[in-house]
Amino acid sequence: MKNNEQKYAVIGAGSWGTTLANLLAEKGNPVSLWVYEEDLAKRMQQTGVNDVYLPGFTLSPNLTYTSDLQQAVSNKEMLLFVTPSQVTRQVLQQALPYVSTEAKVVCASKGIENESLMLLSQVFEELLPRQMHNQLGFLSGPSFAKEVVQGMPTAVVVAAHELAVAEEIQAIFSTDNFRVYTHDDIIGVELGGSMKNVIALAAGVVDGLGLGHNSRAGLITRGLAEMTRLGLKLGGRAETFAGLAGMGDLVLTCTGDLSRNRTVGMELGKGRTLDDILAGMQMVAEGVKTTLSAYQLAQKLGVEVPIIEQMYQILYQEKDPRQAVSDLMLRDLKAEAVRSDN
Ligand SMILES: NC(=O)C1=CN([C@@H]2O[C@H](COP(=O)(O)OP(=O)(O)OC[C@H]3O[C@@H](n4cnc5c(N)ncnc54)[C@H](O)[C@@H]3O)[C@@H](O)[C@H]2O)C=CC1
Ligand SMILES: O=C(CO)COP(=O)(O)O
Repeated sequence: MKNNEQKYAVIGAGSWGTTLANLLAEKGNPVSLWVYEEDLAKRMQQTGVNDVYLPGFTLSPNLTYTSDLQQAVSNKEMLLFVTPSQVTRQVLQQALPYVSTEAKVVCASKGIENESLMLLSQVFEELLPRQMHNQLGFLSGPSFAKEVVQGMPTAVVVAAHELAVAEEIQAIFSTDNFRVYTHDDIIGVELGGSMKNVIALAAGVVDGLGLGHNSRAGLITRGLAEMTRLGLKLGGRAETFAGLAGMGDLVLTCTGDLSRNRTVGMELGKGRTLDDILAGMQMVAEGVKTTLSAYQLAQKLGVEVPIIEQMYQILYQEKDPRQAVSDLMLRDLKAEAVRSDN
């Protein structure tokens, strides 16, 4: 299959990028998958298996692999970026000179940049020319890669400025087992996907401490209130947080054993240090860095986010997880509300 027949490229061959590239390829599309690690790209070309990030699955023969970004992105109708959020800016910057201005550009990463505290939609809109902003889409929702690659029924959402663009992206990705909904609240969809990772870390801590089902349910619910409050302040809509990219992904990640973020939280709850946990992980637990961004963003905007604040102190100030839980429980008694700062 020749490269010039390829309409689609996927940038990032972690577990999610590989899964989505495979989904497009299984629909009959020749797809170029950009692999950061040169040696992995070569092995994938030979074996059709991503033995680092998605071992055990033989990928579609419609996929080709390259670590040459120019080759991957040139002359494509749709580019899907799925790199860890902290490197997305630099990968996009490198790719940009070769991206067709006609291309639809979709991002499926979940995170908030450190230092700039920008959502990835803001990063894309800063770097892409103005006329391409309406061609952007943001894919999010409850979707463990391992279940999607096995064809388990999954529902996700894609947000874009224009409904017609969201619908085009919906059509590109939908399959019998991968149901894509459209949305117009980019900020809400993105923030839901990013913030749920922080709450999943906290849910893992609670599980690692063995604190039972009541505490986890309470944490998920109050976590959703924090996500919503911050989202409203940034211009998102409350109902978005009740949807797939909000509550849907929050429930999945706070309860599912496949979550890397929840796993990191559990290990913290069991008493391991963050450095020790991360040293043993090849995959990304986005919530670790997003916690820092979310905490700083909330401070800057004057939004009260007690769970995120405790998670920040556990991760970055070596706070004892048990003390963090106790401090949350002993806060001033409140009325249950989402919109006010409590
Ligand atoms: N794995 C999943 O089930 C899902 C992941 N996501 C999101 O997708 C994004 C990517 O995550 P995964 O595919 O899970 O990654 P992963 O954890 O499976 O793999 C890490 C990826 O980062 C790449 N990488 C590391 N350093 C890099 C650098 N300096 N420049 C470019 N690439 C670099 C590696 O090549 C690899 O592709 C994250 O934002 C994640 O939150 C979203 C939905 C589901
Ligand atoms: O975003 C995800 C599922 O929707 C994946 O979650 P983890 O990154 O915690 O594994």
